[in-house]
Amino acid sequence: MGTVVDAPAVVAEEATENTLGGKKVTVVFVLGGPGSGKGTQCANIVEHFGFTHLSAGDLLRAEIKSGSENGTMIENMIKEGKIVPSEVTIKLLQDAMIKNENDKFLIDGFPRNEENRAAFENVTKISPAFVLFFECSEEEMERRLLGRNQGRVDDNIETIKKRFKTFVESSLPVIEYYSSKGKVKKIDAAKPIPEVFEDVKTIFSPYAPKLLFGAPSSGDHIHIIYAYPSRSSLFSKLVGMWGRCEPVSKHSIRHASSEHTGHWSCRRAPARPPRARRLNTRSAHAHRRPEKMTAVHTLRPQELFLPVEASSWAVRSRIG
Ligand SMILES: Nc1ncnc2c1ncn2[C@@H]1O[C@H](COP(=O)(O)OP(=O)(O)O)[C@@H](O)[C@H]1O
Ligand SMILES: Nc1ccn([C@H]2C[C@H](O)[C@@H](COP(=O)(O)OP(=O)(O)O)O2)c(=O)n1
Repeated sequence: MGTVVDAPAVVAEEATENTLGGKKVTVVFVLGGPGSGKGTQCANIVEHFGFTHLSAGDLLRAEIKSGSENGTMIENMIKEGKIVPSEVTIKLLQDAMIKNENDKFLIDGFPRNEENRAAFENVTKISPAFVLFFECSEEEMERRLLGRNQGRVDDNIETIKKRFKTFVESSLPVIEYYSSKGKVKKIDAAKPIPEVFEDVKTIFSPYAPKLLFGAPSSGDHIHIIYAYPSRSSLFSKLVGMWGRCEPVSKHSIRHASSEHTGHWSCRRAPARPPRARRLNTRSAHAHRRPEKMTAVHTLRPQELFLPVEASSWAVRSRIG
């Protein structure tokens, strides 16, 4: 286990209700020095916990590419390792959150200074559920950044040194601010990627997908009631288990706990026809079309509340 400090076992939901564009949102700020592994771990969190990853740096780089009027100013600031004015970054983050259907966001690389933090809270009225802080030595971060090979204008030794200075002078006070509010969960980010993710998983466990009920309804079908994170991650688990499978019906339902849940049936897809047969479109289509679902498991109310962690896939043995 890495050092996870100030981290209560269970994430307390914020006292304030964060709403944006009419939806209730959960925001986690992901902070750490340049190269500490924020983006790498955010990708894992997205896959396992159904968050949407918004990287402030990626949004700013996209803004440069789009040829926006602010592009040159942003590019110059990034090359100098400086922090772009808050209103620019906040607008990009806010627009991205409103446009996205999800209501759980990882905001990576923001807030990077006190001005970012205060302006975000003033403009959006959102306060983070917690702050995930990746701690890593400068030597290790420098080594990673020089090996990142993404063609970034700021991954050169001169700019890296400036970014480290900006991080210490401007970003660490933000961590201290949230630390004083008991919101910082610190991760030892110097370890190898899978080990860091083990620690991250512990922190995100309250957001783990829950398969509330899953059982075979007939030979090739599974009937599932699930809670977060998302249909797609559950679906990819099933694809992993069955090779190929496809949904045959899905409906959103609201659970008694008011957690978003979905009700989803899927079936094992027929094997892909051999190439020669696929040339005959009619027969190939007939082969691929899902058969009508014959029997759907009838759920009894108590079954709805069978808690099975999807991540452990304890249900696997019951899927036949
Ligand atoms: N725990 C780790 N150990 C070794 N290399 C890592 C680790 N985490 C990330 N990396 C690598 O370091 C580089 C920087 O990681 P990245 O996630 O882009 O950092 P950040 O988003 O914090 O700038 C990438 O090339 C990534 O593959
Ligand atoms: N809130 C933010 C986030 C990033 N930036 C700018 C300044 C940063 O040095 C660059 C790159 O940030 P990014 O988070 O992509 O990358 P690193 O964590 O530095 O590796 O973008 C900013 O000005 N304001």
